Amino acid sequence: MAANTDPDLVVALDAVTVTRDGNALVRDVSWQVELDERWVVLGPNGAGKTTLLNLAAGRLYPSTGTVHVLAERLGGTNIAELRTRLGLVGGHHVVRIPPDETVHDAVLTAAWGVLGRYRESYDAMDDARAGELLARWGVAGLAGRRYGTLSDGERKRVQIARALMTDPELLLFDEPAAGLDLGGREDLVRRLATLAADPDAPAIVLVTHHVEEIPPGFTHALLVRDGAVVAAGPVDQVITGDNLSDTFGLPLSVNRIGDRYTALSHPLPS
Ligand SMILES: Nc1ncnc2c1ncn2[C@@H]1O[C@H](COP(=O)(O)OP(=O)(O)OP(=O)(O)O)[C@@H](O)[C@H]1O
Repeated sequence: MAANTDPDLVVALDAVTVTRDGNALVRDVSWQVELDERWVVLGPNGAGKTTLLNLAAGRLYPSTGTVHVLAERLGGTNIAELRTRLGLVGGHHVVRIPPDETVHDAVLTAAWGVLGRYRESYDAMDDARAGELLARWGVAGLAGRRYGTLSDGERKRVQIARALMTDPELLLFDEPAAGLDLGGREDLVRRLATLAADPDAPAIVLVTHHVEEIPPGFTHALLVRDGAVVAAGPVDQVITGDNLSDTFGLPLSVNRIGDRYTALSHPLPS
């Protein structure tokens, strides 16, 4: 099948519907992610966010419409090969890193796409890259620890380092801050902001429920509700009280504090 000819389009959904048991998980969604863009996908529970991420990851095929990922059309390409070009972090995509694996090996083994060190051989460059990524994500001091002994926040950062090990062309995050305490969330948001600002970083799509988790430097937002797009476009135009109220189905006001957002519901009428 024909490849998408625009090399700048990392993800392209055209009139995509996904149905299961007669229900539409996403309905008539058209959405494009370009090479240098960092997208946040926001919406309430069950809105279809993970379904969109699974389409972008080539883990799910549309029932109708077309999906191109990295200029390859889903259904007409070798999915195994495509997946080697993507990085996935969090949610249901969490790679099951063995608890007795060292943190260093948990990142290193991504070079072979395996979990758990066996007989693969790694060269010094792989070792150096794993060490450099652990340092960049603030967990170099944990390199010798067993993965199973890490806190949730530390695990998340190791997972991100692992996802980056193969130099992916598209990085997908499903609720990366879920379960983190306030300090862990803030640390992660700041590190994601640093990643977003890196011109060599891949295109990024991050799914979240909370505007507080939008890292500074993220360029675009997609709001979804009941499987349909409520709004899509530049973050500062899309993250508004009206749009969020429509998305979450309750009256919300949005505040921007510096380069961060917060959202609160209006007081209930007495
Ligand atoms: N295999 C399936 N069969 C039937 N319904 C499904 C299936 N997978 C997901 N759904 C439903 O599709 C809807 C969208 O699911 P999805 O996981 O994409 O939502 P989400 O926005 O990621 O939700 P959450 O924020 O709770 O993770 C939900 O109502 C879910 O119950």
